[in-house]
Amino acid sequence: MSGKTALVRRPGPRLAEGLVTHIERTPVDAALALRQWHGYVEALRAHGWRTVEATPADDCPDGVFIEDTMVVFRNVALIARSGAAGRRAERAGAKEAVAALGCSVDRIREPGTLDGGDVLKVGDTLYVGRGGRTNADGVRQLRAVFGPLGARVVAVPLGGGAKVLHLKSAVTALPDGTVVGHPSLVDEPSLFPRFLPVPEESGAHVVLLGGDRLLMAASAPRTAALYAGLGYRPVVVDIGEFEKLEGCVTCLSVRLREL
Ligand SMILES: NC(=O)NCCC[C@H](N)C(=O)O
Repeated sequence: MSGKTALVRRPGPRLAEGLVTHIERTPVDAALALRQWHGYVEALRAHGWRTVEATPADDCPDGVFIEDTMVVFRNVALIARSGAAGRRAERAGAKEAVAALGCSVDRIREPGTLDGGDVLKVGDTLYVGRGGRTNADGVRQLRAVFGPLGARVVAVPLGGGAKVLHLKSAVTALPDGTVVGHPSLVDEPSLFPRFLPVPEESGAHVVLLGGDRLLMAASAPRTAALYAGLGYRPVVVDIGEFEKLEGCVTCLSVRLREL
């Protein structure tokens, strides 16, 4: 298999019970969320991505946030072990799906914890957030699995987990490797070789669709304008129902580029 494949999982009937940690709970409209999910999947497809659906995990409210179940580097999928114990049941179907795509599978073992949303890949560098969901042992295991495959693992303290759920809630990266983030959520921008502050928190979340296309949330229009002014082409999707559960564009898929 080659090309761009994205693993996704449709939201289940218990979505509205998903975890919230740093924001206040507000009601989630499940029907609207499903429509928004289809819009997200369609945006991936329209830009050359094949989408593969993992088996629904209807008992898991946060199952749609499939990015958190694994980290893929080269052809190895490291199955995560969430710092939120209630999310661990999401792993089974995701693991089967990524194995069926031809990945070798390894896993984070106790006492390690790690969420896929804490790992930002920029070339061969894996930035890993050390915070509420990922502990030191999880970081060590990530390093031990991917170091020998050529990854450089850089740990990023997340302020004791006090402000952001995941590293990628705070920062992602543009196609040229520039790390983008809202200054209020990034304690140590100097950890990154190039850092660009953006005006909205959700503007920090981009999925690289290929070429100059950036998938991002409709909730960050000023940041979309900033990126457009830098020569990128934002592709905007409304994921408002998922944002109510601290989700963002990255966490709704696992992107596999190198199989
Ligand atoms: N990678 C991500 O940003 N995942 C979002 C997970 C949201 C979910 N409600 C959680 O708290 O785990």
